[in-house]
Amino acid sequence: MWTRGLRKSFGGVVVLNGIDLTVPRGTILALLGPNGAGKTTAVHLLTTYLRPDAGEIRIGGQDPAKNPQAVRRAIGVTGQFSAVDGYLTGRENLMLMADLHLLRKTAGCRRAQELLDRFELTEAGDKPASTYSGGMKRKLDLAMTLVGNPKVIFLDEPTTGLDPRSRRTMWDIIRGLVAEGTTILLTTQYLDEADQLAHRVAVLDGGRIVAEGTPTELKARIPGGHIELAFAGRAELDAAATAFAPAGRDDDALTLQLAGDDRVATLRALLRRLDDAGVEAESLTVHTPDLDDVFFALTGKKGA
Ligand SMILES: Nc1ncnc2c1ncn2[C@@H]1O[C@H](COP(=O)(O)OP(=O)(O)OP(=O)(O)O)[C@@H](O)[C@H]1O
Repeated sequence: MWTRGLRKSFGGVVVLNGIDLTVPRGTILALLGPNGAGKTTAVHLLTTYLRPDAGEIRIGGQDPAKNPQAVRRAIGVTGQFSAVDGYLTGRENLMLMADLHLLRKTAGCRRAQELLDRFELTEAGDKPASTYSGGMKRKLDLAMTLVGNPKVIFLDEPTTGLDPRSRRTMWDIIRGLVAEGTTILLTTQYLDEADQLAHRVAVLDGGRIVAEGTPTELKARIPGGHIELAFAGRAELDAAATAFAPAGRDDDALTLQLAGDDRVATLRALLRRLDDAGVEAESLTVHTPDLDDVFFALTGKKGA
């Protein structure tokens, strides 16, 4: 799936000002951005819900401008507003989707059961969805998206409002889909979610992609990494502080903080200097910047 030069304005206000995205088959791209950056608008353009003012889109080789039906058949969308009908049971919701996808009755029943099992909703399957917890509703929503075996899935903030355990279950399910070759575009405000799931991350701000790369690449662009050495006693700390001056020291924790990153060459040089100074360190910890630091550095805004 890819886009080139995607543009969209609403009433003269430019929301997307030339967006290029590429999501190779069987990978996850996380689209990150502060509130109002245009993430949902981008998803609406890709899912044929809105038409772009300019630019090109291909999804599974299809052009939504020329063949919206083919694109709709190939994709699944789970939005912030769930498609789950609370009056129906989980199984009935899934059967309804099977009908929409024109599956025969027996095939529809089988698919519904498979999905209930896979999402650990077997026991709740015959209870009304209105009795489900938030996490169960999200799982059912994603299960409904999968009825049609979509090759490309759009997940718009899939874990917003979920407790940590439900988030982890959702992450496992998403990883499983990718392992089966599904292509996923994920929008999220949770930077740790992008870090956990995404092969690549694109940061949207001011109508443009301001950074794009693997989580590791993005983190490497931000200064602020440091290495912390811990010592058994005051004498060792003093000796190391002299050898590495200037360095930040914490006399209570018996630690020394040095500028540095996680490259092997950096660590090797550091250990050699310790050896040369004849100082023994208890432990060494490398602190790399996280996506929060990246997000802040790029957009000037704090992540969620
Ligand atoms: N149909 C519309 N008509 C007018 N303005 C719109 C429309 N849809 C979106 N916008 C505006 O476009 C901007 C981007 O909105 P969008 O929902 O795409 O952002 P977002 O990044 O998904 O934000 P959030 O994280 O808050 O969901 C906002 O300023 C919004 O008010």
